[in-house]
Amino acid sequence: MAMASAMDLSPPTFFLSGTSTSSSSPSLRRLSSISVSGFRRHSYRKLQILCQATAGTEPQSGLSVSGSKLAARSGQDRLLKVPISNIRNFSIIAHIDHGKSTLADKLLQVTGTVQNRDMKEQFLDNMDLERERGITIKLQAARMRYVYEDTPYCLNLIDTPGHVDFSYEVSRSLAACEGALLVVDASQGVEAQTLANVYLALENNLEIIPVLNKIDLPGAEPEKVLREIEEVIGLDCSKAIFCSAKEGIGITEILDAIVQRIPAPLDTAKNPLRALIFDSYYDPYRGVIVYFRVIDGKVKKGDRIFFMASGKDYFADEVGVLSPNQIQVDELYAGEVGYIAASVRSVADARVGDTITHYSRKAESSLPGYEEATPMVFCGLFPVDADQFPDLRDALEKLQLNDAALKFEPETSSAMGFGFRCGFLGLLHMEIVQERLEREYNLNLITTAPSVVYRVNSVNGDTTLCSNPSRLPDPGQRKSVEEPYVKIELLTPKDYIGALMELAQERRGEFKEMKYIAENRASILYELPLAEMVGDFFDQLKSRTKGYASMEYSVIGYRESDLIKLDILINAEMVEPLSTIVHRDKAYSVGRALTQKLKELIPRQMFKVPIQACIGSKVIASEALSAIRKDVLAKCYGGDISRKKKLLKKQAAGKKRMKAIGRVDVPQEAFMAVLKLEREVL
Ligand SMILES: Nc1nc2c(ncn2[C@@H]2O[C@H](COP(=O)(O)OP(=O)(O)OP(=O)(O)O)[C@@H](O)[C@H]2O)c(=O)[nH]1
Repeated sequence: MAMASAMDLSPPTFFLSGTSTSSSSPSLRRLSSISVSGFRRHSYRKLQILCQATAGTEPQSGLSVSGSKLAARSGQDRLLKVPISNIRNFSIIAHIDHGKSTLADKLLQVTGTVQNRDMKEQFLDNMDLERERGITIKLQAARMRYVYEDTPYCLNLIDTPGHVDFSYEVSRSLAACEGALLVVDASQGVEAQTLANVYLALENNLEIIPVLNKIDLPGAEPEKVLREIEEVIGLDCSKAIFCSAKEGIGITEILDAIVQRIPAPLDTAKNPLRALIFDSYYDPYRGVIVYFRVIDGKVKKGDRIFFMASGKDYFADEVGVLSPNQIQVDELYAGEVGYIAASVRSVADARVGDTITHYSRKAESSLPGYEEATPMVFCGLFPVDADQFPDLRDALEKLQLNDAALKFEPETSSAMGFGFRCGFLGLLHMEIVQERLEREYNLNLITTAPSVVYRVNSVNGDTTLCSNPSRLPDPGQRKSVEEPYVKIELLTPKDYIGALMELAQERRGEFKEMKYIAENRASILYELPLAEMVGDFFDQLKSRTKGYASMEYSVIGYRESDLIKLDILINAEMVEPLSTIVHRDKAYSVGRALTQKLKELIPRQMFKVPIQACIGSKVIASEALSAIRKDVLAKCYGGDISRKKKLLKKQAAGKKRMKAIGRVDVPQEAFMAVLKLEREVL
């Protein structure tokens, strides 16, 4: 298992990457590899940020710009160099839907980085795109010019991925900044993701500017939320900014605060080059485009650069800034943010978190924090139409060019035919890939239930990783099985504490801690198996709390559990894609649910078909499809009883033979329905 051996037990890293439209596209929009399906729709960054910077745009009307002047906006102006003391690198951190994208839009508008009119047009465009193709478009970084007290400043907004599942990418984006705007919805208060992101920002020693958004809403209670932030996070909120990103209130105060409060980068341009990659994507024309922040030294076009983690070297064909579309420059210095195109063939060679240095004058050490991508969730992907197998392979190869974390290897199954076993960083990543394969590559796929990576300790002392339930070694060969555990933090109004605890207990959760973080809200900590979360945990969380609870999780390591393989036999034949690894305590209920569901879904045959759930050779649940009885007596009007008996006997003998050689065709829909059920009951 080449794929499995590549995994280790380090915490998962979550990767979100993008594809690009053609580099020659005037608007140069980045299509991120994000699907917008199911419950996670809201978690994606909706775009509104537009990458069309136009020269000579007019100042915005209707936006208050008190005390500051708008920056001039010609292309040249945007490139104008400012001393390092006038550079500010910052991110926006927020819980989903608290208004991060809306605020970013407004900052771009007010600084004149994006023209008002373009914004609208693009916005509509993008909404269409979203609707049609299920993708969102995101901006990775934008350089804004802002004039504060008659001095021009260069403000670099570095985007963080919208979903905190991609916490590694969030942490690398934050590592490229000196400060962050902490946006909290004044009508909602602190949520799980707010906390997770703030902790990441504090780990990176960022200056945090609290911003209370949506003060225009009637239900907004900024003062109360302010106290909540102080109590829960322990952040000084005396200089918090009240804002409405939607109405354009408080935007210039935010820009002023960025200049006043976020420190300028250190001037280390004389040191050997060290640049931190915080994003990369594959462009079919120019190879991988790497987004980075120069931490030390400088880099210019034509330099021979070296990626310290992947050990690959390339020549920088193009160096530039993001304004927010790509504009070539000659050189980038310490403190600046930009991109490099160096004909890199796959994002695996220029991964997020890697350090770029010069080939001839290498830095002594790379920047801290690099992590390899470790797939945590696996599933089988099979084309419904067997002819689509080569197309599926091509599509996966193409996606992999842009997504170093996606792993796949061929898999064959008697029931499903040829397909691939694919590894993903998390559930969101899995959904994104599935959705893209179906939408962008027109593939019709069957997905087997997601499985986590188990660690199997054999009796002979070996330890192997197993991501495919049907390949779990026999009980006789294994000493123990370990599964990944996560630490999960749930934030909820106190009315739903009971419901959430019940949910966590059902999912084999171990209660760790509960504390009240505000008068009506509690934080509950649990540790539970990742396998219990890959089902419908998030949906359950939302439905049991009417959408009020939020959650956050991180993988904490492997623990031994009493796990067994549950097989499904239809007409005494094992159906591999339906095999699962379950906890012994749950095996009976899962087995019963699966067999009952299969009974409903499989069409009756001419013979009786037993459907069994087994642990090894022991049947733990069983159902039977009764045979369709053809009325062989139909033609005997009245008549002799012995003639009828003879006909029935003949029929019985025929059925027996049929059963012995008969193969049950399980319809695709049955598979899909069962796999869905499997996710729910597991
Ligand atoms: N009333 C009001 N609504 C706002 C304000 N800011 C954002 N919104 C709305 O809140 C919703 C979420 O805003 P987004 O900017 O998409 O939030 P986000 O944090 O980027 O969310 P994700 O992209 O899902 O991570 C949108 O419907 C916005 O129109 C505001 O100041 N006032």
